[in-house]
Amino acid sequence: MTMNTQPALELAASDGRIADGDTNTALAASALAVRGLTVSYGTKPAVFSIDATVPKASMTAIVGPNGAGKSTFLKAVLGIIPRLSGSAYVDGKPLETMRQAIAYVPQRASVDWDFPTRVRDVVTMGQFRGLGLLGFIRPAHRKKTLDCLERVGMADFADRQIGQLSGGQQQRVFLARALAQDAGLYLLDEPFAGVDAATEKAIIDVLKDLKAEGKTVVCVHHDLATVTDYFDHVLMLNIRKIAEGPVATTFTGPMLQETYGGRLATTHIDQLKLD
Ligand SMILES: Nc1ncnc2c1ncn2[C@@H]1O[C@H](COP(=O)(O)OP(=O)(O)OP(=O)(O)O)[C@@H](O)[C@H]1O
Repeated sequence: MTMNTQPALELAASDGRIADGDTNTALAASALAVRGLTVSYGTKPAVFSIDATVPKASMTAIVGPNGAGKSTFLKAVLGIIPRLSGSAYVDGKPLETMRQAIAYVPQRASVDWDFPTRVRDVVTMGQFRGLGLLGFIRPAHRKKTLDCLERVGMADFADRQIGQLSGGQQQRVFLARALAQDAGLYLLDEPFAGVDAATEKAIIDVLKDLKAEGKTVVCVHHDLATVTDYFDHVLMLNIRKIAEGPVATTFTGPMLQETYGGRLATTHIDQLKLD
């Protein structure tokens, strides 16, 4: 486990350069490395000076209370929102040069589901990275789309309009779209939010398969009860990084209390049955 040793918020944010001792070899050993990430929507930082290192072929949970900056962290890592400072590396290379290696599943609530498009088109676009090349779809693309939908149990819905899906079905389709991208690194923002137990099981099975294939999975995750079962690595955030490391040694009662500002009931932590 690494404890946060960042300075207080008042101090200047790191400029995101590779830290001392942070060799190219060390960066290349990780699937995702974030250095000195600070984001501000106004004068107050939403995430401050975060260093994080996601091991290859890991399942990493990002946990923290509402408003801790978890979604902001993911979006700023991807460059969807501007960083005040900081850098991100994928397999040791600047993230900006590695976009083909990343699949991102945004929060379901942030997507316009009224957009008139079919399930199969959403997934097929994953293969073209939104380049609008639907005219060039070949049988191999169609087959891959159906394979990905099959993997998430949604093949029967291929011709449905996306606006006619339930929340859990929408989440599965977005996961199928990510699968179609053939990425090495999957970043998912609350993939289990508002889904039923069957969909949750379907999604976690696919994510565990990805890990078994050597892919890396990072999820913003709210359900503390499933962290030890689903994930092997954890990043605990509350604007600043509180801790990161293997779940077994990092996801502890004291670290949870620090992450949640002492607002978790002791009984709640006891129920997690942590070592
Ligand atoms: N577009 C925005 N403009 C201004 N403030 C924002 C914006 N998006 C998020 N914030 C603020 O930044 C902070 C972090 O938000 P963020 O959504 O990243 O948190 P989160 O940890 O993902 O929260 P939750 O668990 O509720 O989804 C919050 O205080 C939020 O109100």
